[in-house]
Amino acid sequence: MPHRIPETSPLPHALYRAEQLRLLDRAAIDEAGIAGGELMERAGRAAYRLLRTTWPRARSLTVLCGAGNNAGDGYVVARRAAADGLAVRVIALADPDGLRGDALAKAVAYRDAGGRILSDPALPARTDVIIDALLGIGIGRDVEGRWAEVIRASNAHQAPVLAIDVPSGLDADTGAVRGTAIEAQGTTTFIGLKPGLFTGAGPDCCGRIHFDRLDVPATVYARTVAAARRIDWPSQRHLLAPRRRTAHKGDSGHVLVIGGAPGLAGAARLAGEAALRAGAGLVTIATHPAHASWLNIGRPELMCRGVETPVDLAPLIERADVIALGPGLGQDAWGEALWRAALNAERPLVVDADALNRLARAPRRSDHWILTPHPGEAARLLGLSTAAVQLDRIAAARTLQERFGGVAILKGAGSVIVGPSHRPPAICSDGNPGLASGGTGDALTGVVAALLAQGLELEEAAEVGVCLHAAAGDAAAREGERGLLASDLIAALRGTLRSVEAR
Ligand SMILES: NC(=O)C1=CN([C@@H]2O[C@H](COP(=O)(O)OP(=O)(O)OC[C@H]3O[C@@H](n4cnc5c(N)ncnc54)[C@H](O)[C@@H]3O)[C@@H](O)[C@H]2O)[C@@H](O)CC1
Ligand SMILES: [K+]
Repeated sequence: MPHRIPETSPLPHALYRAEQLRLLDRAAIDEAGIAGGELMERAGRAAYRLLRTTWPRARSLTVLCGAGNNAGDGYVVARRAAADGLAVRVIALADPDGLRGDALAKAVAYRDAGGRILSDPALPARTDVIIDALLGIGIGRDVEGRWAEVIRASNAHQAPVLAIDVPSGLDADTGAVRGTAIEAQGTTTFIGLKPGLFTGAGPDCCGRIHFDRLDVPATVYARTVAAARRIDWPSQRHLLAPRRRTAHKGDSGHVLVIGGAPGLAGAARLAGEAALRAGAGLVTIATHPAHASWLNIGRPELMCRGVETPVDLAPLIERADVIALGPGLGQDAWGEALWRAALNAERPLVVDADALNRLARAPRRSDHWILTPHPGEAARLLGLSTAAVQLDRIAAARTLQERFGGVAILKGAGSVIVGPSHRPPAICSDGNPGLASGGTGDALTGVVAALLAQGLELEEAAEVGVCLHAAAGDAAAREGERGLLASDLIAALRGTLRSVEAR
């Protein structure tokens, strides 16, 4: 049975919080004159159509309905499916007679058409598809009891799950799992995209995302500033200009990577190589003398200098346009001295890895750096647990930016970028789990540094860099996610960048 949710036309970029979506719903009803029941009918119809195109041979359907308007969408799906002759089982975790407004009307319409509503939460052993209409943007507390059991049973069931609007249990604003959440094969989401679909646990819960605006006119959106922006490589690459025919290496900047304590040389090498592949004109690695003589073997385009002390570093800083500080810097005195020297250099900095750990111990602010923590490093910087960071990644990135200045990139699925401008936070929707391997973070540091060196502003370099890195990871993952190495991603940067030249 084909079970790929078809791609929608490119997903929009605006991301709205639940409270904003309620206002948009309201405006669609009051200003655009679309009755609430009609919106719900459109939502259910869109979900049902997606179900039929994705699983055309499905004959039986289990629809899980909750207590709010999300359930209303589910009752529309159930009614339409039953009318088409599918065997429909509706499991209602909330008494349908206790529903209100449009949702009640849709439950009644389903029942009036001869549909049965069961209160026994046990899922049938055999069903072709499960529709999740338990909770949408109205989740108000953690899921527990029977609700949690049904969600767990759905996740364990062999049948695919199509989530309506938001996978139940997922917080649409943050991407946090509220107790337990549906892990769907696909999510069809309405009126506006939500940040929580793209970050935190969102990518695990949503499966493929399908968007339907329900024909709400553009005027309805005009007054609402999105809470966050979904970014991807196709929407970012225009910020990189094709090279002039007369370009020389000096035009593309000189990146200095500082890192590579004994045993950690690979991190600096990966950052340096990524900087080259992301188009830096020149890359020098300032590293521990123990391995400076062999660090560029196989990549002679990299310049390598052994540095013992900050005195050795000074002339290298002098020649650099941008510093990538931290890959493999280590925790000992050697790294400490270089860290201090780099902080005093008047150059834009990309700060990663051990440099972030030093920053956590001795906090300070700068307007000239991009911090690239993963959730563990962010937790140390913020004095929180990693779990707390992951519960609200957008808030964590925002706090990092406020506290440390510059631009914060919170890495991990759905990387979040917050800069000093008043633009809404950006969330990158490219990338794949193949990126979860050692060295890909070093590669990001190199990519972002290379973009700074090529003249992008701090915030642009962070956003373009995250998307370029993720898209290169996606290109590399076409040969498989598991076993994808940072080197594979680095090799794919050049092909990904070709789309800039092809314009
Ligand atoms: N006109 C509209 O407002 C439209 C709404 N739509 C749908 O309506 C949804 C939003 O509807 P609602 O605001 O009614 O919210 P939901 O349907 O998401 O859920 C709210 C209900 O669930 C209960 N609840 C919250 N957390 C719970 C938990 N952890 N365990 C058990 N019960 C819990 C609440 O008490 C409330 O009764 C959207 O996600 C979308 O699916 C669509 O039909 C499009 C139009
Ligand atoms: K749902």
